[in-house]
Amino acid sequence: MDSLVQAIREQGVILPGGFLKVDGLVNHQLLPRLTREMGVRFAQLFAPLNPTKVLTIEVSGIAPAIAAAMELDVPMVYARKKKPLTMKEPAFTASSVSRTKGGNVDLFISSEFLGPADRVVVIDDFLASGGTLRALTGMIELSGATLLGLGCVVEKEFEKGREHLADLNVPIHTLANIVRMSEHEGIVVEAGR
Ligand SMILES: O=P(O)(O)OC[C@H]1O[C@H](OP(=O)(O)OP(=O)(O)O)[C@H](O)[C@@H]1O
Ligand SMILES: O=c1[nH]c(=O)c2nc[nH]c2[nH]1
Repeated sequence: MDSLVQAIREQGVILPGGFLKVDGLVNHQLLPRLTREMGVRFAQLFAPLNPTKVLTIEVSGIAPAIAAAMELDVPMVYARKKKPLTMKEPAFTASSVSRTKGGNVDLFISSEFLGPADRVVVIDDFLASGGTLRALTGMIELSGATLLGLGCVVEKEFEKGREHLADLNVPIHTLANIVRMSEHEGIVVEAGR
């Protein structure tokens, strides 16, 4: 997605520990036109699989996921990181690591909104190690729903998440790919794959 690649070149900041800050477009401030374009692109990629639901995780996955769900005209569900008292039992749970805040987080999805009839596309903001997507796909498996594919806004190729998730045998689409980044070279970013 050329507009996203351009925005990352203009606004991306390299942080210690291999982190890319794109708070001005993905993780804090959201740009409506760019976000809508993400949704359109994901919908083009995943509509042929006939999904019935988009799944994501709070918080930064919600914007691209709802943009995609609006284009696909299906509901969007997000895994919650704290179980609210309104959530009906049984809930599907998994554990994952928060990359930007540190520490383990428990994830919860109500069985009210994910079940065997669902054909699910998972959308998130970052594909890094793939740990978060692994936790989400584990919950899809618990629910009996069918996993159709995975989509992320930004892939950090050098963290090898795509390779770690290859055993799932589903298409993985990303909109921008960070090939590498360093103080010396800056952010080497290309269109997603
Ligand atoms: O592929 P991985 O190594 O799992 O990294 C990707 C995950 O890390 C971030 O989550 P985080 O909880 O840090 O941030 P958020 O609260 O902004 O969604 C990001 O939103 C992805 O969900
Ligand atoms: O804002 C972020 N920048 C990153 O580099 C990253 N990796 C995983 N999750 C991330 N979130």
